Amino acid sequence: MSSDWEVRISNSRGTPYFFNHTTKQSSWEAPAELSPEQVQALLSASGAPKKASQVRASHLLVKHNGSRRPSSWKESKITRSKEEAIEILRGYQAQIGTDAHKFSELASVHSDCSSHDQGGDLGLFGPGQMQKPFEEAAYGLKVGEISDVISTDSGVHLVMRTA
Ligand SMILES: Cn1nc(-c2ccccc2)cc1C(=O)N[C@H](Cc1nc2ccccc2[nH]1)C(=O)O
Repeated sequence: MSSDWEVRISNSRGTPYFFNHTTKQSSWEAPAELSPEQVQALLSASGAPKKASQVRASHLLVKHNGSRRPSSWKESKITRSKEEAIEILRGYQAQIGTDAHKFSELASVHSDCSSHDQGGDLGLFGPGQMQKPFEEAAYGLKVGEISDVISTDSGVHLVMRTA
């Protein structure tokens, strides 16, 4: 019965799992017999931390000669060093401050990501979809906040969380 299930927190992983106290079954995934509302109620009752399922973010990317794909809509062969890329990005960071409109304006002109033509907007994404440093930066921001310079295999970025 669905009422036999409870959520416990794994000691080793620190993450929630589902335990049936009648059958003694356990599962990392929510049992199919539970409705989304029942799953949410069990998770809330367990005190498991809520992670936003998806976030939306924009970014301004400056690639360098060590980038995974050292070319972009602007330059067919990007040869600047990572240090030079950071210096360039710091210049944009100083112009942007905390101004979201300025962020999108500069991203549309200067970002080496193909999302430049959307003002750097990447749309909604969930855990596991973006490179880890980018995901951690985006999830660590409040809506409207702009990150400091972060680095991924693609280059160096400023990230702005928008939802
Ligand atoms: C992840 N992604 N979304 C778009 C995108 C989204 C909306 C509209 C147009 C393009 C482009 C990309 C992408 O990977 N672009 C790469 C550069 C890049 N690398 C990233 C790593 C993390 C997040 C965004 C990133 N963008 C490229 O153009 O070489």
